[in-house]
Amino acid sequence: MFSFYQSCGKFGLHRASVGFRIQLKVFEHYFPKAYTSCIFSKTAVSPRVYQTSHISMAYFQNIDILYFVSRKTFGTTTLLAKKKKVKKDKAVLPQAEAENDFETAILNDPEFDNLRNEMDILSFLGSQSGRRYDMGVLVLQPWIKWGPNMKHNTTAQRMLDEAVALIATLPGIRIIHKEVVPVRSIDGKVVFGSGTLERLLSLSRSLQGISSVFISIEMLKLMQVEALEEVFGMRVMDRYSVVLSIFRHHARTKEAKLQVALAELPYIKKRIGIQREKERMMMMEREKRLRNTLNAISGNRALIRQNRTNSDIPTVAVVGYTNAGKTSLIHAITGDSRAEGKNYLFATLDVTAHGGRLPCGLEVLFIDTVGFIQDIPTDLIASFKATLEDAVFANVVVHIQDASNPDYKLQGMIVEDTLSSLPLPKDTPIITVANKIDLGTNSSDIDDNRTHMVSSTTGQGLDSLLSDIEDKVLKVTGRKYWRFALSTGSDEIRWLRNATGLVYEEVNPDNPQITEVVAVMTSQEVAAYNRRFKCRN
Ligand SMILES: Nc1nc2c(ncn2[C@@H]2O[C@H](COP(=O)(O)OP(=O)(O)OP(=O)(O)O)[C@@H](O)[C@H]2O)c(=O)[nH]1
Ligand SMILES: [Mg+2]
Repeated sequence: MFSFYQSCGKFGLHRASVGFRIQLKVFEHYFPKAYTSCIFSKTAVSPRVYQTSHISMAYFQNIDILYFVSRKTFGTTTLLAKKKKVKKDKAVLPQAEAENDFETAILNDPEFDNLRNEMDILSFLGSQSGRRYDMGVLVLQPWIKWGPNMKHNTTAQRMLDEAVALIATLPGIRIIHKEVVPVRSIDGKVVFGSGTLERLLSLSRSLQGISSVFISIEMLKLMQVEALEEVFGMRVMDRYSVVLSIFRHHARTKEAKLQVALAELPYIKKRIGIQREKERMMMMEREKRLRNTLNAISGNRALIRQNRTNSDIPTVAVVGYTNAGKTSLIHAITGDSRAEGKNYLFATLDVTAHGGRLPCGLEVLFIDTVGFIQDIPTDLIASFKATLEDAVFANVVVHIQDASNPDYKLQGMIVEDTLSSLPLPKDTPIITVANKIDLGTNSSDIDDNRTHMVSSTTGQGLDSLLSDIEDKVLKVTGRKYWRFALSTGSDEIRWLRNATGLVYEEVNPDNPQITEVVAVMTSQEVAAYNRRFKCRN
């Protein structure tokens, strides 16, 4: 099974697509059942960074063959060369057919599917059956009125708004009624007081079309679910099941699907209780297989990361609360059409790398990551932590926040908490960004002395952000500016152009034999330059 990805760099789409289609015909001839997909994208970065980011992407998206076209390298040779490169990567990244089958078998296990469907009302939403569902939902946001468990950095209304945004992300959901319900604690057998429960029950009966209740707390206990389902006479969901379902729905790559499969196990385990021994054994076995497979993938990711490190391209990870604008910021900076912001929560579930340039001309990879959210169980977050490893290994982290969100401060704290639980090296610079300032800001909470105020939509503030990213990248990677006066058209200039970030290159107007060049170089690059050219002079 092959997937093809074709990119055309700065080169025209038309010529690229003609060449690509010819190649596809050849492949279709030899591999008639091969799956082929054709994705075009243009970029303004060099083939080196472009190809590195696409090789990472190919791995994350299970693409087997990358096809690059550029002015210099167009043609079959490129294809073969790239095939070899991918093959070489495959040699160190064992992804045998059998292993693929094994992963597919875990993901499509009918016995487990039945159990999931029985336990999780929303499980069908992630299915590939293409059936359309229509589910009328009553959304209830419990709000603890006082005591140590009361929330201080948000309001009941904002919590309700987030609960609505969460469930509305799922297809086929109609919100019939929503409200905040004050409670003393969320630990009671039926969560709400008896009078309140009676009122909610008659409300659910009087409003037409309600077929399930979403109680927006982290996770209901089994006895609470049973008691509430009995009272309402319909299925009851919590935040865990809703977020799980969103993840299931948005997972595209095999890794993301396996992570969701792992994340749903504790949820189902808690729901089946302790009596069903056979099912519990089946889940233990499944968990073991999932963990082994994910560990193997995680090893492969480390190798990909190693490849990126070897090619010495600095990385900048963009992290933040879900919907803050991570993907949009990367799109605004790199122009990469693969990074497209979407107005729903957890749009991005896969880590992807996108090539871009800093103002000094240095090429960097921007890493898009999975968003964070409050009040979801650690089990769910834990299964996605591996995905955040790329952030852990980045040279610089950009923490982006939604400046227009009234919960700006709380969302920032949740991201900081999650970041602090990752093994991020202490000296990794973290740049804070307040995005969406075109929508107005919640200025009292934003410390604009240490925060970049930007809009990924209008481009406002991006220049200053990029120059800060540049300062930090140069500092942590030990790069410095170097000024040269070299013979015009010389090998030295060509080498510097290819191997480093060239900031400036201009023929001296008084002496056209000489070109002034400014390059950004690491000490290793300076040493390589000296080895290559110093002895000649
Ligand atoms: N007005 C405005 N909207 C923005 C801006 N940046 C992003 N958005 C919108 O906010 C929504 C979310 O953007 P994304 O880039 O998908 O956010 P994300 O952080 O990647 O979200 P997840 O991947 O779901 O965690 C989209 O509808 C964007 O168009 C901005 O600067 N201004
Ligand atoms: Mg995103």
